[in-house]
Amino acid sequence: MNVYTVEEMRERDRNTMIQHNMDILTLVDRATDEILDVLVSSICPQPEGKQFLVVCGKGNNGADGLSLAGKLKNLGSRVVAIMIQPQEFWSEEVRTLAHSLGEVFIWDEVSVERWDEWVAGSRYIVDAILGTGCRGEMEPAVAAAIAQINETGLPVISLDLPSGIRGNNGQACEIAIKATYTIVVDGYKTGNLMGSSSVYSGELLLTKEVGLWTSSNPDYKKTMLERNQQKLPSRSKAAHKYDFGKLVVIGGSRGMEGAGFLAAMAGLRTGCGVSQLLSCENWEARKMSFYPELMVDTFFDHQGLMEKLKKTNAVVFGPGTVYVERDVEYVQEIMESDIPLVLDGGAIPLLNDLRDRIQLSKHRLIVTPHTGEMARLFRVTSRDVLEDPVYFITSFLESYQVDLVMKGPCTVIASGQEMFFSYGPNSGMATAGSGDVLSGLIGGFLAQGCSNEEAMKSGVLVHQEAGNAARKIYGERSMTSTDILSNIYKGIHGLEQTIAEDVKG
Ligand SMILES: NC(=O)C1=CN([C@@H]2O[C@H](COP(=O)(O)OP(=O)(O)OC[C@H]3O[C@@H](n4cnc5c(N)ncnc54)[C@H](O)[C@@H]3O)[C@@H](O)[C@H]2O)[C@@H](O)CC1
Ligand SMILES: Nc1ncnc2c1ncn2[C@@H]1O[C@H](COP(=O)(O)OP(=O)(O)O)[C@@H](O)[C@H]1O
Ligand SMILES: [K+]
Repeated sequence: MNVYTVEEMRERDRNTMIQHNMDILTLVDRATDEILDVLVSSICPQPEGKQFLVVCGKGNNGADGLSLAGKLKNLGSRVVAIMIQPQEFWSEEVRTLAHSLGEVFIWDEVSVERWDEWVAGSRYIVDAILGTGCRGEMEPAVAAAIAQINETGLPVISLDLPSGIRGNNGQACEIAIKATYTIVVDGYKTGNLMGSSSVYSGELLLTKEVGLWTSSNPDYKKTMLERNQQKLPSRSKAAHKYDFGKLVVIGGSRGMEGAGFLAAMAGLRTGCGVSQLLSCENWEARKMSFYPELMVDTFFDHQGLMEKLKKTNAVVFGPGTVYVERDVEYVQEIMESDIPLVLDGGAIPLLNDLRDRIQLSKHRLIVTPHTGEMARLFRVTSRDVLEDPVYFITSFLESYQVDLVMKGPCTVIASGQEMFFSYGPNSGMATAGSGDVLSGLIGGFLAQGCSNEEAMKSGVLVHQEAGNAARKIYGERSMTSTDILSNIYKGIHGLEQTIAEDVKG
């Protein structure tokens, strides 16, 4: 499943029209065939006799609304179509579709009584006011319509994007539609997945492809992260623990010991043979270990560190550390020793000091910032990153030449010329230590010999599914990182099951 920016969508529309000699009305017609298909198969199996209140804007999103209204009418639904803007502002396509629909009302001319009567008689509202074309300040008439729709309490079906959500970053305007379903046309827009889109979109439903031109060589290929693309490291029944690799987590400084333990334990739960927590502070680590299956130790200098990293297959540096300049040399040394390395938490700011040394590493580094950590590296604010996430992801790849896992409600894995989007909003994951579990998972897969890409993908998928399982038991409010940790097995089962089904099927 592909993901596109608004600019890429426009390019697709334009090239489809030029290369396939198609006009907008044909594109809209194809899109609404597929929208209707989703509506009937996933939302309203029997639309006959039911009333739909379809509220449309003057652009192509509105054209989608009017075209869908016509098709619902043909199926025997009752349709009330309302245009927000008066006729003189309508596009040519909107004009044609409105004409063939027959009766179309104008927002400003609708009395309160009439609106209330329509709302009372309708089963659904279709929101076709704004799609990817939403920009700038909200026009007052549009804002008023959105507020009124949100107040009705009826299920709202948004076409492509909830009106008022920006197509590239998912940020909400001053006001935006609170949809029950969003039917996304021919590929997710980055704005369907990022920012606060998850607060407004309701259930995301994707149409089949509508036959738009697609670049065979985009700058960055963007797709959804899918379970069935994954394979897990193989296991022999006759194996020795070192056959499954040793992970070392360097972290857990005084006062943040738990972060180190969570990461090391998450690594072990992926199936790696040995996991050790190393701290560069002289604390009584051994006495503190919450988990008897972990090895725990300290080191005080380079020699001590490299001695302890013998027979190590992957290192996660940073869960529960704070930035200390001295760590640059430790990280450098690990990079030069060719051990696959994940930089997380307190080690992320070291990247700016390591920039010239990154080429020394045989393995590409994996770095796992949340948007705040990413912003600090670029000396901008989190808000800047959220405003244009795709730009910052590509800048990150180009500036640092590393592999990236940018964490958030939609986590983005970026490597080389590809990005994989993992959309799984769950406020229960926004809890202390949840990121430490993720970096431990990635480290655990790396220690078993997975490539960076496999380790990042499996780590993110298992983390999300473990979080969903923890949510089922404890709910989003009460779940903690320990609960994510203890549900990792469900995430792993999920992947194993998908792989088994793929092999069978
Ligand atoms: N590939 C497809 O399947 C196609 C889908 N289309 C649909 O068309 C949408 C994009 O169409 P458009 O580019 O015409 O854009 P929209 O229909 O989303 O909105 C553009 C119109 O809204 C106005 N507008 C923009 N920001 C506003 C604001 N803040 N307040 C009030 N009015 C505002 C603009 O002046 C413009 O007239 C897509 O989201 C999709 O729904 C079309 O692109 C046709 C092809
Ligand atoms: N609202 C959310 N929905 C889904 N996942 C989330 C959400 N908020 C945070 N996460 C996930 O939880 C983890 C939090 O990581 P991080 O911020 O580093 O936490 P910590 O530093 O406490 O370990 C990341 O994997 C992120 O993707
Ligand atoms: K919309």
